[in-house]
Amino acid sequence: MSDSSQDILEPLRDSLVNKPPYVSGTLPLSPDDLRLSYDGPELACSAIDFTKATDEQLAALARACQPATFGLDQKDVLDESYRKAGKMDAAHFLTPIVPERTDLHTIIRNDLLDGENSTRPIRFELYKLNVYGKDSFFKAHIDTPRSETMFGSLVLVYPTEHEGGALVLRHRDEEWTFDSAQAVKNQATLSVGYVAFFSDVEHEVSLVQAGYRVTLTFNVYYDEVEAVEVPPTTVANHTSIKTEMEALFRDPTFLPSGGLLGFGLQHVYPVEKTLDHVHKVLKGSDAVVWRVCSELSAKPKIYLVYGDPEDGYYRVIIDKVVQEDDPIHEGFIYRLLEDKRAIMVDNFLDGAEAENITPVTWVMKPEATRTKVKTPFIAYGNEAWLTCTYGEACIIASVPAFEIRQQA
Ligand SMILES: O=C(O)CCC(=O)C(=O)O
Ligand SMILES: [Fe+2]
Repeated sequence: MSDSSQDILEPLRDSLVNKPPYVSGTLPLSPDDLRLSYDGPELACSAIDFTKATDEQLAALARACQPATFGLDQKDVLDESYRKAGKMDAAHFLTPIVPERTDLHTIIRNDLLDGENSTRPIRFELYKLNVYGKDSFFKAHIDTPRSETMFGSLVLVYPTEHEGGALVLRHRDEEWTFDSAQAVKNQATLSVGYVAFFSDVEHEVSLVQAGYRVTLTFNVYYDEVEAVEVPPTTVANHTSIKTEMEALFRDPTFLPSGGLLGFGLQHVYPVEKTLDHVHKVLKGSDAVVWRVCSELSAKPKIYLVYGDPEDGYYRVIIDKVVQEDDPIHEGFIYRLLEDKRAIMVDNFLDGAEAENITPVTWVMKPEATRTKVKTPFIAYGNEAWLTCTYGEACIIASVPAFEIRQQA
C-alpha cells in the first residue's frame, strides 16, 4: 500500500473513537441487600451482614470458600502464584441483590453500551462470590465467554474495610484502575463498589494488603439477540465515521478500480461454531463501521484473522470457524489456505512471491493475538473454556470502483 493511500485513510481512522470499555462507581443499597446467607461447615446455613461484619465473620466466610481456580489452556487449574483467592459458586450462597432492579441496569445500558445497544434488554447471571484476604490477588486474565451473547462482566465490592485489591483494567494499549477499597471507604450512604466491563477487557486484582475484599461477580448478556437484525449504532460516532467514509468514496484516487477495505475490530467477540451472530453483537465503533459500510453498499463481511508478522508466515482471513486445538502451529495456516474460503491477505515470508495475495487496504490493521491459542492472553481465563472462544475478527468491505461510486 502506498504512503498516499495511508494518508487519505487518516481522517477515517481518527473518527473511530471509542469510549472506555468499563464503568465504575458506588451504588447505594439498603441494609437488607447487604446480607448474605451461605453454606457453612457441613452445609449448615451461615449468614453475614456486610454493614457490620467483624473480622471473625469474614474469616469464617473465607474458610467456607474453596481455593479459586482459573482456566488455563482449556483446563481448570489451581495455581496460587496466579490466583490466590477464595471462591464460592452461586449454588452455595444467597444474596438479595438483583442488578436488574438497581440503577446498574440503567448505568450499564447508558454508560457502557452506546447508541441503540442502550435500549436492548440485558440480563445478569450471578456467577461467584470471591473472598480476597491479606496477600490475595488474581493476575491478568479475560473472563471466559459463556455464550455468544455475553458481552460483559459486573463485579460488586462489599463495603468491608480493606487495603489494596484495586482492579486494573486493560484494553488495547490503555489501562485504568478502580480502587475498590477507596471507593467503599467512608461512604455517607451504605454502598457497594461496582465495575462493569466488556468481556474482552483484560483485568487483574492487585494484591490485597490488609482486610478482606469480598466481591460478587455477574456475567452480563444481551437478551433476545435474535430479534436484532441491523447492528446498533453509536449515535455520536455515526455521523463522523460516515462523513469520512463518504469523503473517501468521492476521492478518485482512493481504490479507483474498487477493492477491499479492512477494519481490524477494536473488540474481540465470543464465537462458537459460526460467525453469523457477530455483526449483531458488535460494540462501539465496530458496530458503526458495519452500519456505515452497509449504508454505503460496501457489503461488509466478518472474517476471523490468523497469523501475524511475528509468526513470519502469512496473514489469512476466513469467514467461518475452523476448530482446531492448536491454531498457532504453522500447519494450521496452511490447512486454512487449503480451504477454499480462506484468503491470504499478507505474506510475511522473506523473499516469497506475493502472487496469491488478495490486497486489503487496512484502515485499522488487524491483530491476531487472540486467535493464537498459545498466547497468555487467550490462555488465562477465569474458567476453563466451555464451548465458546474469542475470535480476533475484522470487517472487510467491498469498495466499488470510482465510476460506480459516482453513480450511487
Ligand atoms: O473479584 C474481582 O474483583 C474480579 C474477579 C475476577 O476477575 C473473576 O472472578 O474473573
Ligand atoms: Fe475476571
